[in-house]
Amino acid sequence: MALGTVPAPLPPLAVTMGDPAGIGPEITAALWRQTRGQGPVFCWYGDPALMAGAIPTQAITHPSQAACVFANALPVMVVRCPEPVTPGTLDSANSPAVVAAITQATQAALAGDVAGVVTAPIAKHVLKAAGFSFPGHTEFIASLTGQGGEELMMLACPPRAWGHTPQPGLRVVLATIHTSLASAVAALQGEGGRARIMDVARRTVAALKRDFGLPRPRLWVAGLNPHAGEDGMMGCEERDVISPALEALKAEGLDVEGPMPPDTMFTPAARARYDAALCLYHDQGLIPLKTLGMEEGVNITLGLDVVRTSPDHGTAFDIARPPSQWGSPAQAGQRVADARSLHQALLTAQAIAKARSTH
Ligand SMILES: NC(=O)C1=CN([C@@H]2O[C@H](COP(=O)(O)OP(=O)(O)OC[C@H]3O[C@@H](n4cnc5c(N)ncnc54)[C@H](O)[C@@H]3O)[C@@H](O)[C@H]2O)C=CC1
Ligand SMILES: NCC(=O)COP(=O)(O)O
Repeated sequence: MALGTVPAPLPPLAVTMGDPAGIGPEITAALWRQTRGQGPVFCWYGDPALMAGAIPTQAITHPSQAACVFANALPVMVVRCPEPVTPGTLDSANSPAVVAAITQATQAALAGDVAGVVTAPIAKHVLKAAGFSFPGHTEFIASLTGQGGEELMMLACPPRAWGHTPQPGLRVVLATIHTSLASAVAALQGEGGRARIMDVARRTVAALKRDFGLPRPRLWVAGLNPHAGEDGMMGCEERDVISPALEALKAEGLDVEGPMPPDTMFTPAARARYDAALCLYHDQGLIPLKTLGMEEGVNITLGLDVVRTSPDHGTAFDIARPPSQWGSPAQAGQRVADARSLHQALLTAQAIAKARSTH
């Protein structure tokens, strides 16, 4: 950006409906109540009938209309569900609308009409039953953008106090995503495994610079086996695949360390020493992340031209309830939907969009 130029204001963000029978509509209504005064402004791609009686909505025909509406009503880019929705009851008949909401929001992001896409949770098996062939948003949105294969899944939770002691947050990035443990291990063998780790590390470092303003990101790479293989005694991937990949990355000038024993690399003392943990399979990264901070965890798709975030949790069908009950205090022993993770996802999308707009 030239000196003295004022950055153009960002367009609104888009929030998608997610599974209409999950907690997505309830936490979106809570998000709007929380942000209507101070923003960030967003428009919702979904069915206004899902909000009936809970919050005011106003249909819009273009995201640019959202800002004028936002203080008084939730601006809605209308995507209707073909069948009535019962909270907590799974129904693949509404899957085409779920997919349409994601598609339209992503197209709006590609056109520059929204600054980023924040997705409410979908139930992958419900969409699959309706013929959806992607494992999740991450791969689907990558495909919509024409960047299939370039996507990276990162999850982040902020620093927090543990008792009176402040503790570092955590960012995890995954070398394999929605695949069985057996196929994740298979993908980490030999030359292919080495290339995968190097590619994910390079792209993570580039994304941490571009989206988070970290000038020299520090990456710790997890081992695959107990004790990071203990010199081949408990597995050979560390010696044969991960270490050679890390040596090559160091030679390129990247600040990478590992392979780290996975059972100790998430302690507070360890977390203070890196900016992101490169984990080799889904649960190696997501178990520590959700244990540490599921309430405020954010899922971020790195590596794409569009900004995309989501809460770190799923559809929570077990606690989904009708709009007439939203906002009522929890009864003894009742668990109710918590919108903090969605709020963090909105703020994170805004921060990334701002960072990208200043490049
Ligand atoms: N980004 C996405 O679209 C994601 C979708 N999912 C999908 O969600 C579905 C359900 O997955 P589960 O493994 O049951 O995970 P889940 O996150 O939906 O639920 C796990 C537990 O956490 C609770 N919970 C989740 N979010 C909560 C919130 N905001 N406030 C209060 N309690 C909350 C639920 O009530 C449940 O007891 C699956 O079909 C999965 O594919 C899961 C993760 C992310
Ligand atoms: N476990 C994370 C998850 O399932 C999120 O997937 P995605 O829909 O964001 O690709």
